[in-house]
Amino acid sequence: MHIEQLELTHYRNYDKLTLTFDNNVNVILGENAQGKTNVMESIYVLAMAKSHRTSNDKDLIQWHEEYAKIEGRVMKQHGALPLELVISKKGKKAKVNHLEQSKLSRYVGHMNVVMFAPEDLHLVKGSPQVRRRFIDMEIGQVSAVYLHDSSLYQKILLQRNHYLKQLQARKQTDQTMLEVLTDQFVEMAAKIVVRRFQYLKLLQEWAEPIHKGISRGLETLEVVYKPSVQVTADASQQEVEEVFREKLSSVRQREIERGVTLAGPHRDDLQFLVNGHDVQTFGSQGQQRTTALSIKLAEIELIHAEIGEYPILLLDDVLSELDDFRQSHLLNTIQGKVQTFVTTTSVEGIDHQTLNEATTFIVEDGVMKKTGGS
Ligand SMILES: Nc1ncnc2c1ncn2[C@@H]1O[C@H](COP(=O)(O)OP(=O)(O)OP(=O)(O)O)[C@@H](O)[C@H]1O
Repeated sequence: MHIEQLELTHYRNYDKLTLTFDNNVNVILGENAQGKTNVMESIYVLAMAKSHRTSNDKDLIQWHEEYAKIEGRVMKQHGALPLELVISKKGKKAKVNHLEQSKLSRYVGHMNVVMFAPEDLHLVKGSPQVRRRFIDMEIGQVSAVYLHDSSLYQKILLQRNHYLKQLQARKQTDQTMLEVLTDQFVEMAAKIVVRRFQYLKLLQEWAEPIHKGISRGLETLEVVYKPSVQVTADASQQEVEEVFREKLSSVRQREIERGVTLAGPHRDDLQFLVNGHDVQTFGSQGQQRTTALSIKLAEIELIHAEIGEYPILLLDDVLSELDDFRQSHLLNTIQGKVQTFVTTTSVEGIDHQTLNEATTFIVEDGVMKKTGGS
């Protein structure tokens, strides 16, 4: 798939912007703080209905304005698909093919993107929260059911924590309600764990040969899912539910004392092993970069395998962070099959035929113009 046209209204530092893009590679050039990342972010938000760099939607609205609008025309195998997202202080409204969607989980998934930015190195180096967010966003792109389940899980988790706090403060003494909430919690938690196992197994299958290629056959990458309870990758939904039930009953007293839920997908983590060693602790900078790159390239293939089309790739300020070999590997892999957006302050040091043939845009203080290419 590719995005043919993008229109922004009151989005960050863009008052009004209309752009048409190349199906292959688009390079966005500009000095610092001119609006390169803002354009990439708007494409990401159009796909995911969420920003990759802020959880506060209001940040996306141009200062002193009431709303921000992103419109895009996405070309897919079966034809053109207009998408529209309006962000206001009251919330978000999303349209697919001019029809308003009652839930955002019905909207996400019509356009698929993979973003690779310097902060993606945090996927390996950062906190478990970063990795959980990554898993949720990626599965959510290909599964509306997962998006729905995980938002329901968050709601039940909040309710359960709220009730535990009331028990802790002795505002409540009856534990029947806690039983009811625990039953609902266990069912959703198990659904999420089973789906995460399935997804991460596939991710591992794609990432392993890619990593081997980038490391010139020297390294083996393993993606290991670390759920908060002891379950095996092939456990059924019922088995996982059983394990959660036992775990929560064994920690119930502690949960009441602390006023929080002590097990569940909100406490999961992911581990990346290179040649059997945790790359977060033992990996060199280079190995951490290769791991992040392999995971991103695997995501592209995984989305293609799941939905039958390649996603759009957003490379925000990241090419210059990679050495020549990794740059070439990345650009050779995507060449001709993945619509790609690249932002950079300078094309110096990025010498690849793909970029020489790209359409180039220059951005200066919220004004963006096409300068070259098709
Ligand atoms: N809500 C907003 N309204 C208006 N301007 C905003 C808003 N949010 C951010 N900006 C402006 O957008 C600019 C930053 O743009 P962006 O993050 O796209 O920079 P960039 O070109 O990617 O720079 P760098 O190369 O440093 O990453 C800043 O000048 C900032 O003040």
